[in-house]
Parts: sequence; C-alpha cells; structure tokens
Amino acid sequence: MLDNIDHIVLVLSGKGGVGKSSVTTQLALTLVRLGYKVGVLDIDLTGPSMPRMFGLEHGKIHQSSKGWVPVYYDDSKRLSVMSLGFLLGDRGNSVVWRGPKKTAMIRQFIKDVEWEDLDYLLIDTPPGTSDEHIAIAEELRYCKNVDGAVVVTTPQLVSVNDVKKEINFCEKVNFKVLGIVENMSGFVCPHCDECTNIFSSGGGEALATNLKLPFLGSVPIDPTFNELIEMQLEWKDRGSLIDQYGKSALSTIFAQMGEKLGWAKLT
Ligand SMILES: Nc1ncnc2c1ncn2[C@@H]1O[C@H](COP(=O)(O)OP(=O)(O)OP(=O)(O)O)[C@@H](O)[C@H]1O
Ligand code: SF4
Repeated sequence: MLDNIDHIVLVLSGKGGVGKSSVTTQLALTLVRLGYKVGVLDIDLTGPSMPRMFGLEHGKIHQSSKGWVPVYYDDSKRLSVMSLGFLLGDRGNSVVWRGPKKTAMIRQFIKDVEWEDLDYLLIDTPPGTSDEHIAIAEELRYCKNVDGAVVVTTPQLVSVNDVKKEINFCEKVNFKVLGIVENMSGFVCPHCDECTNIFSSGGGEALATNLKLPFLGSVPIDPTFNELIEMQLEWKDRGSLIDQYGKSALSTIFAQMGEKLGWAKLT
C-alpha cells in the first residue's frame, strides 16, 4: 500500500506535549501549499489529534475492496488523513490497549490504508519510544521511500535530553534524522511583536550542532495557531485552513523549514 508514495517522513518527539502534532500539521499544510499531494497518518493511538487539527472530527473511514479509504480534507484530494480518532468517534474517547493490540493496529494502518498516489506521507507518532515506534520501524524496514524523521523538542534541557534518546532510537532502527525543530521557542507578543524567551532558548539548535544534525528552525509560541485550529470550521467562509494558515507568520517559518528539507514549490 505504500509503494505509490514518493516520500515518507516520520515526526518524533522524546516527550509529550512539545508540539509534535502541531509541527506535523504545519509540515503537511506547508507541503500542500507547495503543490504536493500529502497524506497524514496518525499513529498516536492513545491521543490521536489529527482529526481535530484538520477540522475533520466528523470524518468517516470507508472500506473499499482494497482497504480503508482515508478522510480527504476537501474534494481536491490534495490532503488525506488516517487516524484512529476517526474510528473512535467521540472526541473524548481514548484507547487503553496492550502492546500486541497496538502493534496489530499499526500493521493494519500500514497495510490496509488505500492512499492515492502521494508525494509525501507524514507519520505523526506518539511521544517517546513505545510499542508503536517499534512496530512502525519493523513495518517500514524494507521501504525504500522512507526519507527519515523530523525530531521536535522544546528549548528546556529536559526535553532536549529526551531528544537524544529519540535520536539513539533512530540510529538503531536506521531512520535518518532529517533535522531538529525547536518548538515553543519564545513568545511573540501579539501587541508589540517583542519576543520573550519564557524558557531558555537555543537548546534545540545547540543539540543539533553538537550532534552534527541539521537544525530546521525555531517556532515561537503563537496563539494564532490554536485560533486557526479551533475556529477553522466557523471561518470556512473566509477560506480553508490551508489558505488561512498561509497568511500567518508561522507559515513563513515552516516554508523556510521546507526549504531546508529540500521541498521546492511545484510549478
Ligand atoms: N508553537 C506553538 N504555539 C502555540 N501553541 C502551540 C505551539 N505548539 C504546540 N502548541 C499547542 O500545545 C498543545 C500541545 O501540542 P501538540 O498536541 O502538538 O503536542 P504533542 O507533542 O503532539 O502532544 P502529545 O504528546 O499529546 O502527542 C496544543 O494545544 C497545541 O495547539
Ligand atoms: S510590550 Fe510587553 S507587556 Fe506590552 S504587550 Fe508587549 S509584551 Fe506585553
């Protein structure tokens, strides 16, 4: 099922709540804005957030003769999403599964989702290195189209240290680390544009330099992102999330990240 995908990119973080799903969402929006056809696979089984991120909470997975059909963002089919969240229904539901059941679900996600021809598939993973990570690494072991992993951290030392473990994991399972993103790097005042480093900043960049890995960029805490996500359905008459995101300062930061990842605008 993954043969008709040109590039597979995983998004990892050593710790929960550092903004991995927000980064995955913005990387997907950036790729779509560049003209690519993108799929997002959410394998964060205990906290699937992709349906909410794309305003697709009422999306339904359909069965075809070949497998599960992902939920399309709109009729253009340039963005498709697969998440356990669609199968759970109610936003408040979460699953408490043991390892083998999680592993089986991930195998099904890899083998049974009928993606259309995609330029990129982004995989949003749970935090840390869990059963889900081991399962996905096994499933992707022989896939030639895996570019590697983007690792997300926040500037705090504890988060940066967790990233080191994540990078060790990537080395063990042969995922190339495409780069490190430092999220929540300072707060930009919406009134005066002054950037205040609430936490110490620069940890992600220092770690990247230290480990000789590419540093993809710093993303400030920006309430605009949450507003866009929360209000996207109400604001649909002003344009899609893709268009609205394109007007935000965050989109410029992620466009630069895309350049560092070698993503060029399609003509
Ligand atoms: N740069 C940012 N500016 C403002 N809010 C942000 C930023 N990054 C993340 N957030 C917010 O922080 C919260 C946690 O982010 P997110 O869900 O992306 O983290 P995560 O690492 O995927 O979490 P989990 O461990 O649950 O998978 C969300 O409400 C998100 O909107
Ligand atoms: S100048 Fe300082 S206090 Fe005033 S709005 Fe900006 S960050 Fe807040």
